[in-house]
Amino acid sequence: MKKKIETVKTLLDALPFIKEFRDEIVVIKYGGSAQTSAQLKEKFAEDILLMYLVGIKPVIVHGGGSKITEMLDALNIESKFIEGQRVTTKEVMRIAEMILSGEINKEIVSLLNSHGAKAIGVSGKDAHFITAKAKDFAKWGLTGNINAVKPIVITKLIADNFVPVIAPIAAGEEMGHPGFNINADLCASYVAKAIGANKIIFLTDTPGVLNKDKELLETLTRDEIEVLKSDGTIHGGMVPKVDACLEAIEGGVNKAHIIDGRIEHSMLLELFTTEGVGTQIIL
Ligand SMILES: Nc1ncnc2c1ncn2[C@@H]1O[C@H](COP(=O)(O)OP(=O)(O)O)[C@@H](O)[C@H]1O
Ligand SMILES: CC(=O)N[C@@H](CCC(=O)OP(=O)(O)O)C(=O)O
Repeated sequence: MKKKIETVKTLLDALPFIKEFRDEIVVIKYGGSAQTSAQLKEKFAEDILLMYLVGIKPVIVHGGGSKITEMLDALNIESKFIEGQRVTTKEVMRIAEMILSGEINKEIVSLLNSHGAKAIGVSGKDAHFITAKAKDFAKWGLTGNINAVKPIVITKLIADNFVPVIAPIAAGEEMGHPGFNINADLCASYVAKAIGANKIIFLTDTPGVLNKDKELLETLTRDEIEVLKSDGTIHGGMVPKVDACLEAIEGGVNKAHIIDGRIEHSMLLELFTTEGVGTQIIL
């Protein structure tokens, strides 16, 4: 009996958060670094399902940089990054699209569907809902900066109770263009802004943003981020992630969090407890 009361209490504790987020869109950036073990993937699916069943509208934008690099290594193609973003030759673009839109997108969709959500996988090429331009072709090749996101494709899926799963590939504007490889963090924030998300959560492989002594920074402002970037404390893949958080909150998303996707159910801890986890970015 005591255990049963505890269970009910846990549910009641979550009630104010369920009320707060019911019918709200929450964008989850599911980083390649958080898609490691089969067990973690299962927990991720359970978290999404729970959100979905209590009336939250989850939208997933996934990464998969580590899998692209693995495949390029196997093909003896060098992986090159500048400021945390991959240099995308035509050849790399083909592999990136195969891994992101083909392998990873479909794996996440199948996983969610087998748990009982109605997931649909798309990339920005579907209905050309995300278009991009070259970031700097001479430097990065087919790595794109997002030009526009047409929200209707995603909002229609949400309205029909689907869980959209988005691969970070954008369409080019000219006829026959091979498309653009988009950093998944930036893709998530542009999508979040366009569809009026309430919250964006980045699941990655660190407890959040860490300082020089590897301690967790629970909140960070734009000015603090600038300092940490300029002294190199924030580097590599964390650069586009903090930029994406700022982009999202400046674009009207209420909250942006970077949390540890290696901890089971970290998303639920963030959503349904007062303490929260990881780093929250504020203006
Ligand atoms: N200040 C920092 N705090 C935490 N992680 C950082 C920091 N600076 C750089 N990083 C790196 O950023 C990585 C997360 O980015 P990335 O590898 O692109 O992950 P994801 O696949 O989730 O997008 C961390 O594993 C860490 O190596
Ligand atoms: C332009 C650029 O860097 N694109 C990324 C897209 C995937 C990604 O961002 O994956 P993570 O979120 O797992 O890092 C890449 O090619 O690796």
